[in-house]
Amino acid sequence: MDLLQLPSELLYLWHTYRTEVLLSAGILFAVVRLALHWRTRRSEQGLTRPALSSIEEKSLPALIQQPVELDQHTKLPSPRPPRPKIGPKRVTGTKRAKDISTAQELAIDSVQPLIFYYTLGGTTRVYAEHQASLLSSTSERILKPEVLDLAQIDYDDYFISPPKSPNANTALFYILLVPSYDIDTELSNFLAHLRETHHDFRIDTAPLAGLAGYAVFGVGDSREWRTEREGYCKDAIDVDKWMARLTGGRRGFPLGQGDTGSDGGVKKTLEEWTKGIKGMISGLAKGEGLGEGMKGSGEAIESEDEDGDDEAESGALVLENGRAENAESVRKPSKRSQTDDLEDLRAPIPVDFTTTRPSSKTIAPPPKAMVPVNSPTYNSLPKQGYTIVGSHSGVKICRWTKSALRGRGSCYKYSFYGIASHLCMEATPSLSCSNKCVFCWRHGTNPVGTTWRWTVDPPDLVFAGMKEGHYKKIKMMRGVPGVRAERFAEAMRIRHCALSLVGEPIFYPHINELLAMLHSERISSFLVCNAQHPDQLAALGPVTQLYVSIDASNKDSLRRIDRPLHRDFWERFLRCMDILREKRFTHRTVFRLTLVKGFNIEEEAEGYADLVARALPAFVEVKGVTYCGTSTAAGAGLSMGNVPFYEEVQAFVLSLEAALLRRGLEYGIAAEHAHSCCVLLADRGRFFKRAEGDEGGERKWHTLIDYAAFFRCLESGKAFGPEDYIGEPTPEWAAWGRGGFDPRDERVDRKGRPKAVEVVE
Ligand SMILES: Cc1cc2nc3c(=O)[nH]c(=O)nc-3n(C[C@H](O)[C@H](O)[C@H](O)COP(=O)(O)O)c2cc1C
Ligand code: SF4
Repeated sequence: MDLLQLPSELLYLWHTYRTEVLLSAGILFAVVRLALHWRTRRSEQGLTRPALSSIEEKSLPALIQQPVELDQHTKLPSPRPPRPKIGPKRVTGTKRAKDISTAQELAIDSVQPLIFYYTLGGTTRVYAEHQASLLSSTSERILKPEVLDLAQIDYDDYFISPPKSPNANTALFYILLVPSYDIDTELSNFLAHLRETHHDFRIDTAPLAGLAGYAVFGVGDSREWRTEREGYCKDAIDVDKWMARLTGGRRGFPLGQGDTGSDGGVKKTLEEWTKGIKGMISGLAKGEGLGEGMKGSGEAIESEDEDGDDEAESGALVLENGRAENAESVRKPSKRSQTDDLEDLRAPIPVDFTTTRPSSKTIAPPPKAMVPVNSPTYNSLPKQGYTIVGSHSGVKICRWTKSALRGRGSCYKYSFYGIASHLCMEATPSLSCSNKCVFCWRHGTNPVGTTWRWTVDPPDLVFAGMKEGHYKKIKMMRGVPGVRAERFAEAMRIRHCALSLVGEPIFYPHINELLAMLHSERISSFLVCNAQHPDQLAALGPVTQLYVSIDASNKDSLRRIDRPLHRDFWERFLRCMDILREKRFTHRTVFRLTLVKGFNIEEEAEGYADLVARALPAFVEVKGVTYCGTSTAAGAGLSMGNVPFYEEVQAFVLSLEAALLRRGLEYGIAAEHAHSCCVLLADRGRFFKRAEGDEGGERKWHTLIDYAAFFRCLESGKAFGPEDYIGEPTPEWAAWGRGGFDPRDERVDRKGRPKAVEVVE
């Protein structure tokens, strides 16, 4: 083909394929246009957020919630309206406890610190007060700290829900100063309360989430408890964990630990720690909240992480005080994945019916000695003059025994009941008690507990050990100047046993056998119990005289003064009153009132009269407290100022007698022993009488005991009552107003110089 033919050829091709060409060009144009349009849109969209997938959406709040430092002039950007979500709503994560909301935190303008402490020896109270003074001077936003003794407060007022703060914008911050003890103390009770509250299905899982926060400082001794595994600061660690759960993780500051065994001592560490607390509380008072993201600073999930112990609790290795032994060996099961959703939850929850994990009830820890050899208690008791018998009993000779050996007078029991002190053994079969009375001489180190869970020594071992210990101490008096030979010889035959030394004798599971052993050797018995063990009281067999300590006339006062371990202490106390009323025909029952000025005297006579009306004891012994001058007493807030003068005791007794008369109860003042600051009221109908066979004679008080008659009654095997062994009339010198000192003895002052017998008119 030559070149002249090309145009006609092209024309021919055009006419043949023009339709296809035009169509293809149109399609190509459309494709290019579309491509250009799409590219433009994409570049525009790159400047804004892409539409969210449901997964991406979940991570976004975390970004948005990053704390932003704002000054007051900064305007918050108005939030973008939420995009409608596509697809089913997926719920993940765990339920958050109700807590102080961020809005509330911002509204806080002041913080009220509450410093809780517990103490046996008194030192932690001093630290608490010191810390309060360190926090006091800070700023207007931090209110004056309140210092609260855990042994004095009602846990329900503070640890089920927070108390009301002084005003709406004031938040409460709890600081807990917690020493540790390897014995049962009220702290065990407090820990049990926290644990029970956490597990109580009627109470929110985080009932204390309304607090601004909390912090715990532990006090321990690393010389003896070297590591946390060995028990160093263990009680504080437990308190911290429970508080994390109860507050939904509002730990404001890490657990502090003060070591009494370290060079700098506890004070220095506490001061450092308090500096940190101060800064943190200041932040709270400015509405800064606890902050986020810092370990231990506020997310409830953190305390969930600590729930491993719950598993240990339900496992086999739980001790009665709620602590898990060897908790590491009890692993928690793996948690549900954080991505579990509601749909997953519709499936039946798999339950392993084959589980063989024994419950805490099936494997109890083996019982331990109440006072283990080389424990602090074991080491401290002999220093206080006690002889430890076996693993839970003790004996000690009292100052009146020594005094009587030297002819310098016996105690009030001689004046009231005819017991010569040099013939008396003072002992206890249980050094443990369920109270922690402010005036107790136990120096704060003796074990306490609500139930007997120690090894039990047989009664014959206890009895033999008591006698041996007593005689050994009497023999040591042999060379003491002034000891009268005839009294020393008499003292080598025990005639009476006062089961009242320390602890709670009725707690001993073989108390009836022990009493029977005493009686079989013609040793009379006085038993003093604390009105906390009604079942044991009801089951108690014969005893020459049965005492119940009545340390207060009402619930609040009893809590304050006896600091009982039982939560139902008042119900137990009242039940004991009713049991005593029933026993009044079989036992010589006595109320022992120990008066402590500022605690249980003022305006309580009416309350005591009501209790007498309820129990109808044969006698009411009223005694002023003896100040033992220990740090425990000081720790409990007791000083010489709390010891009433004898005139005050006398005035109280008169008002009690009047209150009883107003109730139609004929009790009268039968005897006194001014030297012991002690006065005896007795039931006039039973013990103010004429001498046997002297129908026309004068009525007299008959408070002495006919011990021979008591043993005759016992040995007869027949039922008998207090009226069957009433002794001679109460001596004249012991009558009201005569002082109660036997004129045959020599009265001396503290330095042994002769002293005139005072007669109190
Ligand atoms: C009977 C007794 C038991 C103790 N047990 C422990 C213990 O298990 N772990 C510990 O770290 N410290 C223990 N300690 C040391 C006390 O926690 C420490 O001395 C504390 O300062 C006592 O405080 P307080 O004087 O306020 O009672 C114990 C002390 C005593 C007297
Ligand atoms: S009754 Fe008590 S105070 Fe009196 S001598 Fe006996 S142990 Fe001592």
